[in-house]
Amino acid sequence: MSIKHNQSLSSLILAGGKSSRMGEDKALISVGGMPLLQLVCSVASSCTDNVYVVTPWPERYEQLVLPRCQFIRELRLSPSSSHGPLVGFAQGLAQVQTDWVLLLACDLPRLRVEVLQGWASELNSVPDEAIATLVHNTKGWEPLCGFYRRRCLPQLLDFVNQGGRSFQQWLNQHPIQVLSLPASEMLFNCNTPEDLALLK
Ligand SMILES: Nc1nc2c(ncn2[C@@H]2O[C@H](COP(=O)(O)OP(=O)(O)OP(=O)(O)O)[C@@H](O)[C@H]2O)c(=O)[nH]1
Ligand SMILES: [Mg+2]
Repeated sequence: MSIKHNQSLSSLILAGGKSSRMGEDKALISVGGMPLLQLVCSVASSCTDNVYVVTPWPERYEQLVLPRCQFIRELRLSPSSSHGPLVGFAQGLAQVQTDWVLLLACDLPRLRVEVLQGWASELNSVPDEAIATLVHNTKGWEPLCGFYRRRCLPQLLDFVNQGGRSFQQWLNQHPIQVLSLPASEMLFNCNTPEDLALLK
């Protein structure tokens, strides 16, 4: 397999959610014999040189096989307080050195490397004013499988520091370039035991 890495792109994978609908940590659930987080990390490392997992509990994932992946330990006010994916993303983005970041949730079992690589190869043609390039669906943006410019960090921190927690609200304040999704099942989100059963 030829590996096409984009030098100006890193990946951030969010793995700090409550998994309350699943009832157990989704990142560790096995799909096709591989824990979900490991699967998503392996897809990400087929697309970018640097892969970072943003989580408040890196020790929980130390036993996973995550070659070339590094942890970014997320800080929280208290161990049990979850502040949501937008704050996790902000903390991760602050550590990244590349112009672009591929942001991924850890609960996407049907990601397709060739689609992500195709999108990554088009980043040069995204208009300068766009802070991100994302898929748009009937409910709004798909924030957890798409590309963001590192330069949007100050705007993101302003929003978060004013108490903002919603990706949709934040994204609606800025120009975003639309990504076209060739296969909608690629964004299948595994949130519940019923979702998991659909995969088997
Ligand atoms: N690092 C980090 N990731 C988060 C946080 N909240 C959610 N995520 C991640 O964001 C992605 C989407 O999360 P959801 O599926 O919406 O929610 P969840 O909190 O994991 O699960 P539910 O409790 O069932 O809503 C997953 O990869 C989560 O691990 C957070 O506070 N920090
Ligand atoms: Mg989800």
